[in-house]
Amino acid sequence: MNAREASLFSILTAAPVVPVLTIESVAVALPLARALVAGGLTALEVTLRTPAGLDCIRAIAAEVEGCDVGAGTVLEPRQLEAAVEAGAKFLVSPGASPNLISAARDAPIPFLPGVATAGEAMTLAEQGFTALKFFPAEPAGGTSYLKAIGAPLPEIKFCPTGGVGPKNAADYLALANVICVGGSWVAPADAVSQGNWTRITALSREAASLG
Ligand SMILES: O=C[C@H](O)COP(=O)(O)O
Ligand SMILES: CC(=O)C(=O)O
Repeated sequence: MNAREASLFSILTAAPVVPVLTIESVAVALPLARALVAGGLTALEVTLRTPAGLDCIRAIAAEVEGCDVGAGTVLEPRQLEAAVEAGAKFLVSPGASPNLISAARDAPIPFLPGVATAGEAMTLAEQGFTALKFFPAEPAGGTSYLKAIGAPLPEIKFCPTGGVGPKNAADYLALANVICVGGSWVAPADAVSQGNWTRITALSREAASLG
């Protein structure tokens, strides 16, 4: 395993759950990140689905101790470069195009590419990416699919995301080829809009205890 992959494994195995955060306003980025870190979740994926996403990454990277902030929904090399410049510690995508893979191979930070099939996983493993996001986990086949992939491909590890929550996270985490799970459930939109950081820390603590 190369140093970049080793750093990705270290970021992703520090806690069992990676919060997936789609943040509308940079004003909530810092209290939200601090609430999650206080509960024990330390790898935070901030998606680039909102105009504020990049500034949220920049703010969290600069101000919040004890966490690794990553950029999610990285779809093209231009976004990858912007995320690195903003201070992201890792990159996440829902799938992997040849252009994105090529840019990620030259990037200074690690990349967690999305896959939904054994063939996609094998293609990325050939290129040195051995921790992959299984997305969208539940619609793509859930725990039974991931378990079946693990039989012929035991070296490839996954972070299932998409439809993962308190009811099924432990089932995913019990699989030998799962190193963590991702999900938005630890930062519900209503709690974020109300500034209910206490609730988010409680959800984070429950999620952190799944490990
Ligand atoms: O990257 C991920 C998803 O949007 C998170 O999915 P979720 O809301 O089902 O947890
Ligand atoms: C869904 C996903 O993988 C992402 O937003 O990065």
